[in-house]
Amino acid sequence: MTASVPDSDCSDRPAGRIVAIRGAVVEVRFEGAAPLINTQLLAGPERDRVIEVVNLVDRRTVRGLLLNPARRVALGMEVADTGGPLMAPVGRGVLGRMIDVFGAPLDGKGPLEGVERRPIHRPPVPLTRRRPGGEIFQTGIKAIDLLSPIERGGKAGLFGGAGVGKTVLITEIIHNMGAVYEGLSLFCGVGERSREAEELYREMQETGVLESTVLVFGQMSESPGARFRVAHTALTVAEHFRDDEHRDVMVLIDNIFRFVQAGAEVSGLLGHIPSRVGYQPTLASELGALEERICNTDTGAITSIQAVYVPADDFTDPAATHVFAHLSSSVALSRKRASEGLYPAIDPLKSASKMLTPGTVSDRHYEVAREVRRVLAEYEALSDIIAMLGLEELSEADRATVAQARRLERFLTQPFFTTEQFTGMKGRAVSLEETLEGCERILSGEVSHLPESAFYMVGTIDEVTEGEDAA
Ligand SMILES: Nc1ncnc2c1ncn2[C@@H]1O[C@H](COP(=O)(O)OP(=O)(O)OP(=O)(O)O)[C@@H](O)[C@H]1O
Repeated sequence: MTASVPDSDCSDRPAGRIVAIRGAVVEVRFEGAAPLINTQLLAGPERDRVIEVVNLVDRRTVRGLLLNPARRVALGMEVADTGGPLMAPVGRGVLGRMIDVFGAPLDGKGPLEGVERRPIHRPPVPLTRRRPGGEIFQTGIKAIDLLSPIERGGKAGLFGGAGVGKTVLITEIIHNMGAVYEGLSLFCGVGERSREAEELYREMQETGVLESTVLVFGQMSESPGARFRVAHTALTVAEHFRDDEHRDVMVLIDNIFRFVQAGAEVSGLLGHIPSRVGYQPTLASELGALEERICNTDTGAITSIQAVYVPADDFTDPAATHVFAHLSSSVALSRKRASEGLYPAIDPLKSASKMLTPGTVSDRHYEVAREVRRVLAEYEALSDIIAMLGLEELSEADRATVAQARRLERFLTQPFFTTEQFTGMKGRAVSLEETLEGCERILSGEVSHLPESAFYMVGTIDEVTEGEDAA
């Protein structure tokens, strides 16, 4: 970590001393009254060890979490009270920059200029200032726009186990967003691989979207405390753009599960008794305090897309279900589809969106989505019979349903721009209009004579029929 601690004036506050150390948890005794919870303390002769107060032991002693444990602390070391919480840099100076949980630059481009600092802990916006959404944010990805449309100013989750394509999907959304989205975007990397952060930064630089983006990272190499707080830093930056500059902000979080996991680690370090499946007893309140800050107000909207790692592909895992409760749209990625090469591996029957109701989306969109779901659900119901008895044993009507479903399934795959290097296929972004048209033509049986393979990894339905014309 580079010089990461902002200057703070601690001179007039009572100093304390470290009296106990247990891993990243330290106890500090002060000469006067103890500081409040969430206060930032700075330890060491250079005041470069950052400690956040997490609870009070007695009137003079606090227990805190060391956020940069790579820097060692020792018993008796002097600790200064900054009198306030951790601060994040906000303002135009952070645009195009990559920062860490303390707001220190990670991109080697020198110190941030033209920024102010704001506390990372803020209460959510009161209900009276919130504005309901109701508009769709198009991603150019067929399966998402059709079956689980994302709400502008809402929260969407991309759920999936290890390696089913969450990061690829989120990067593709960032790529497609460049063409249509006029607001700012903020990418928050929590507890994922550092390599991914580097790749994303380079890609943003190449596609020219870096100038309107802020990247905030607390990757897996960081301490639990830093991973736990990095999302708060990111949201503070986003809130400034929404509230003070009246801009729309897109917040992408990869991966919100790592936030929950970091919270569990912190809870363990503090000696709290774990709750269900070993998670922290405070899971719901920690997640709620963060998610509730993401909302639309009268000044601007924060739309958020969050990747959610699902441990062992178990969608009933408490972390996944608690995140799910906050979302307006959820995209479930399935390992079965990924193993069949049906990318993006979106499960059409498990993905849902509260936007997909008549009145919010067009009647045409609603009808097509319902029909696609019906056909795919019937295919799923028939899959056991097919596995046991074979396709030939099905009735004529069922066979037609299977044929239609398999074509729909393939049509909902799509080559991505961000995977061009390793798939060798040119990426496609497809508008909702074109997706609806394609599905309608498949459902009407107009293209049933074409082989299933013609529908695989294409953009619009015209590409399927073009192949026929050329043949
Ligand atoms: N749309 C796609 N097209 C082609 N291949 C894909 C696609 N999506 C994912 N893959 C393949 O799956 C691999 C894993 O994808 P990704 O890293 O996005 O998974 P993840 O769900 O984020 O995994 P983790 O939880 O381990 O971070 C990719 O490296 C790629 O080989």
